[in-house]
Amino acid sequence: MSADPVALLDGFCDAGERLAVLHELRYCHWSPSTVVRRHEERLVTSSSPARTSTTTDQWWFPPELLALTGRIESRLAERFAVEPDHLDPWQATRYEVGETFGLHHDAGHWVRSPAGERRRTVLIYLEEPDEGGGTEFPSLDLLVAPRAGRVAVWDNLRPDGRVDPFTRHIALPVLRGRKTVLTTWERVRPTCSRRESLP
Ligand SMILES: O=C(O)CCC(=O)C(=O)O
Ligand SMILES: [Fe+2]
Repeated sequence: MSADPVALLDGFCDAGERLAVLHELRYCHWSPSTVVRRHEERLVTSSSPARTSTTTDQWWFPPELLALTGRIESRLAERFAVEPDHLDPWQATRYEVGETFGLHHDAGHWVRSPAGERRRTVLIYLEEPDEGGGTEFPSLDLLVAPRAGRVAVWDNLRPDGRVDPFTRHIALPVLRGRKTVLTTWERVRPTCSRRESLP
C-alpha cells in the first residue's frame, strides 16, 4: 500500500465503465443523503444540513450494476489489497451545484458492531464537475481533485485501531456541473456472518 495517507489512482475506472455505472444508476431510487450519529447508545441515520447531496445504495442496484461493482471490487483487491468480504454496501452520491458534505470523519461509530470500524474509505469519482467538488483533508493540507475515473483510498484508523483525526475531510461544494461518486468502506472484519469461517 502507498505511504501517502490518501492513495490516488487515476484511470481506475475507464470511460466505458463509468458510463455503464452511471447508466445503471438511473434505475436506482435516490434520496436525500444522510449522516450517522450516536443518540443514547444507538446509531441514528438522518438528513442534515451538513450533507446536501442525494444518495442511492446497493439495495437498489440492478444485477447489471452489481456485476460492474463486482469487477471493481476485484480490482480494488488487486491494487489496494482491499478485502471484498469486508466491504460495506456500495453507495452512489450525486452533488448538484452548491451541494456539499461538511467536515466529518467516516469512522467512529462502529467499534462495537460485529464487522468493526470502517477501516478504509474507497471513493471513486464517476462524474467530474466543471468546477469545485474536490475532497479536502484540512489536517493533511490536501485537496483531491474530483477527476473522473480516479479512486481515492485512505485509512480512517491509526495502527492502534483508533480513529485517525487526520483523515477528517470535506466534500467541497460543486460550483459548476455535477459530481457523482461511488463509495464503500472496508470494515475491520467481514460484513456478514456467512463470510466468517464457521467454527
Ligand atoms: O464526495 C466526496 O468528495 C467525499 C464523500 C464523503 O466524504 C463520504 O461520502 O463520506
Ligand atoms: Fe466521508
